[in-house]
Amino acid sequence: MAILKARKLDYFYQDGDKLRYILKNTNVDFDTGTFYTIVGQSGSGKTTLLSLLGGLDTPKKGSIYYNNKNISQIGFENYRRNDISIIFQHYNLIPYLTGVENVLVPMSITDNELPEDYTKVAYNLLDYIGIGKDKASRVVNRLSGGEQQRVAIARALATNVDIILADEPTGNLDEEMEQEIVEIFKLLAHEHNKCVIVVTHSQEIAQQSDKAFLLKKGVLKEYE
Ligand SMILES: Nc1ncnc2c1ncn2[C@@H]1O[C@H](COP(=O)(O)OP(=O)(O)OP(=O)(O)O)[C@@H](O)[C@H]1O
Repeated sequence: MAILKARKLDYFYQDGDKLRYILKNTNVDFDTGTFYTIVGQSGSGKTTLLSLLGGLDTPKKGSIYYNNKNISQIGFENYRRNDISIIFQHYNLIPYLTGVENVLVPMSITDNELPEDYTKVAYNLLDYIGIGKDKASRVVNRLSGGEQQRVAIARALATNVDIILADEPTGNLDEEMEQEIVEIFKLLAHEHNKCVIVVTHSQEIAQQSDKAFLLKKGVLKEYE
């Protein structure tokens, strides 16, 4: 059973007196244990699609289902707090907090059951993603871009969700760092059974995913 499904999704923006369709009657399924990418030209609507899947925006028509439940019934806020995590190109960390404090933020607001020793779990997650205690205890704007993105990945894992969405997560990183982050996504999908969905411009990343989709003129297709 797909953990995340979109059915008959339509989305458009008003462009003068015309409607500009970003998605037309889109149906797509996402499973756990799989690393997906979504590619497409700039402006094709990749971020818009990810925003819909992440409950940050609502479709004009159609529905998104998490575990067969319409996310509007779950409630968008509940869905965002408990069921998914999002990783952004610009990390979106709280700059004056340390790495570990950033990871603790979603843990403090989720309804999901977490182990009692939050702080230890947060340090362990960071360590697993390659941020040792010393860097984890540093204010994040004193970390490199790659390190900040690792903190953002650890933060995404903190609430133990099944679905990780990422919007151009390596857009600010050099090639070597990009590959390291891609290896983490593979590990999360293949060893930790996460559903990882990454929007990217990069053909190299798309080639490494288990399934790539191309978004073009409102149509989402499997990308060969
Ligand atoms: N709030 C908005 N109002 C009107 N048009 C919008 C709005 N947000 C985005 N758009 C337009 O919708 C189209 C799709 O935008 P989106 O950001 O989803 O594309 P994208 O594929 O992620 O692009 P990029 O690869 O450049 O980030 C673009 O033409 C954009 O200008």
